[in-house]
Amino acid sequence: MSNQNDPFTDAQREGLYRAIFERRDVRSQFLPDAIPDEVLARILRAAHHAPSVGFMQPWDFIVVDSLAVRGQVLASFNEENGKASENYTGERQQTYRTLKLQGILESPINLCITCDRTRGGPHVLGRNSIMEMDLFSTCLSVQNLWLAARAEGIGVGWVSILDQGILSDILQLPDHVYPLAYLCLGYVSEFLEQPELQAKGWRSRLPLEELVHGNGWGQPLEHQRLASYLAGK
Ligand SMILES: Cc1cc2c(cc1C)N(C[C@H](O)[C@H](O)[C@H](O)COP(=O)(O)O)c1[nH]c(=O)[nH]c(=O)c1N2
Repeated sequence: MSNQNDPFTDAQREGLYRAIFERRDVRSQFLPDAIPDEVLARILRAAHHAPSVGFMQPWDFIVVDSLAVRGQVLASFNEENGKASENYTGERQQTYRTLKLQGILESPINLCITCDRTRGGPHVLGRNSIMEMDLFSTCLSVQNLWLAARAEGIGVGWVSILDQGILSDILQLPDHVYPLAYLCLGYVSEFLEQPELQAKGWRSRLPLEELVHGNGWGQPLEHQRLASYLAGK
């Protein structure tokens, strides 16, 4: 009999790490197959079980399946993506323009996770000094959803190349509700082994050992064994 305080079994732990390491941002590999409601409910429940400041639970989930609504969101993406491509020149710009950065219509469902900045009233425990804590909490709900979806074989793609005001208007959000994450969800033909941006030569994963510091920014890590584990030795 397993006790709820026991560590996970090897298989359970492997499952969790598998979801973490094999989660991908998906844009190009969506299949049109519908996500069954019970599966969608499971991953939304996972999102709802994220930690949140003062148990604020500032999130709402807007399930967008209307092609007309998605078409409006895509129009905002196209507008913003055109502007974004002007940030680069030459070969880098050419590469940028070949990147597929959204799957708004190819995925069977889009989901906007919002953050209600007023939920819980003016004094939320833990949010008295740093007011962005509600936004950070909502990001954790996105990550819970992303990992649960991966375990269900469902890909998620985050589309942030959007005008927030236009997105809020399209989704009829009240002023106090912030459109934190616009996501595309669907079964996939494959989960890529590495981030698509890495596979396309845009940017690579940084070495972890260069990102772990000791007692202050840029200070060497005194834990030698930890340093060598981080370096994969
Ligand atoms: C807040 C935020 C916003 C975005 C993203 C992610 C996050 C966290 N990503 C996905 C991003 O490119 C991707 O996570 C990294 O390239 C790493 O790849 P994997 O997620 O590990 O596959 C993303 N991808 C994309 O194609 N269009 C986009 O607008 C965005 N926006």
